[in-house]
Amino acid sequence: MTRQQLVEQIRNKQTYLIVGLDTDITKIPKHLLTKTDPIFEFNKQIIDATKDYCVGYKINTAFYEALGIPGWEAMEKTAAYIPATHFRIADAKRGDIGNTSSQYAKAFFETLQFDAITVAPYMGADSVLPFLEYKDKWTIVLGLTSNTGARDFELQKAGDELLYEKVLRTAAQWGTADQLMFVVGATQASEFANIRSITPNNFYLVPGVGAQGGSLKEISEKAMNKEVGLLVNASRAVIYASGEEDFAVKAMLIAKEYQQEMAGYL
Ligand SMILES: O=c1ccn([C@@H]2O[C@H](COP(=O)(O)O)[C@@H](O)[C@H]2O)c(=O)[nH]1
Repeated sequence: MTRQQLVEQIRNKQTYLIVGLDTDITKIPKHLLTKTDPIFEFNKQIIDATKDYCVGYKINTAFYEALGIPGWEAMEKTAAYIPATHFRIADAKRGDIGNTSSQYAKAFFETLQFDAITVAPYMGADSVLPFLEYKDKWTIVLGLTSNTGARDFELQKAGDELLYEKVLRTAAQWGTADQLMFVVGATQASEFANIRSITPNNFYLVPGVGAQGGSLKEISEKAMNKEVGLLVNASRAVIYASGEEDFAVKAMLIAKEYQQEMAGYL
């Protein structure tokens, strides 16, 4: 999906919500456990219920990899089930020496046909560039993450700037704003304006609203740019809105609430 198509989707649907499919077999409603593939059945019903209120889905691969082959199959089926109109993100946080990164890129962009993948910048340019060779795909580099551990490295001084500032400034040179996004945690409100000043044109994937307590209002007011520039993810708050048979309806209602709030910021 191109930047123009993504912006059009956001404007038409008045939402920049990404629903996170962090599907945990121990948390899905019990009645689904009799199905052949409970994880896929859950995801399918969540996608059907929420697709009008979001512009994409983020599959956190950890939840699927943890289950071995059945988990990987559920991930493949889920990725294929997401409508082509929606942005498909693999939250896999990959990155390794160049030839290994090339295999990760092939796995997620070609075999699984995701539109985007999250990538850790720690190993530097040669670990990220193989993803950026796919000009029609998106590489989402971890910028300033939502967790408290962001203080351990990302918010430490690196010369005359903070490490995350150096990551943004440097990684932004590796690709264009048509193929490179950054992860910016919704819990890092004090840094939003600074982050936008360093990377004025890039889209951000923003996790941390909902269960982690980040503010949709703050990120929207401080970091939105002319082309919106924001994809805000909510996982647990949407998909586990109910643990009962009404889980899909409850997920739809929460997604709709986010959409309506987002429409007010657009
Ligand atoms: O900085 C980061 C980077 C990634 N994540 C991921 O986003 C979702 C958030 O889930 P919620 O249930 O909405 O809190 C999850 O997949 C994380 O691994 C993040 O939270 N922060």
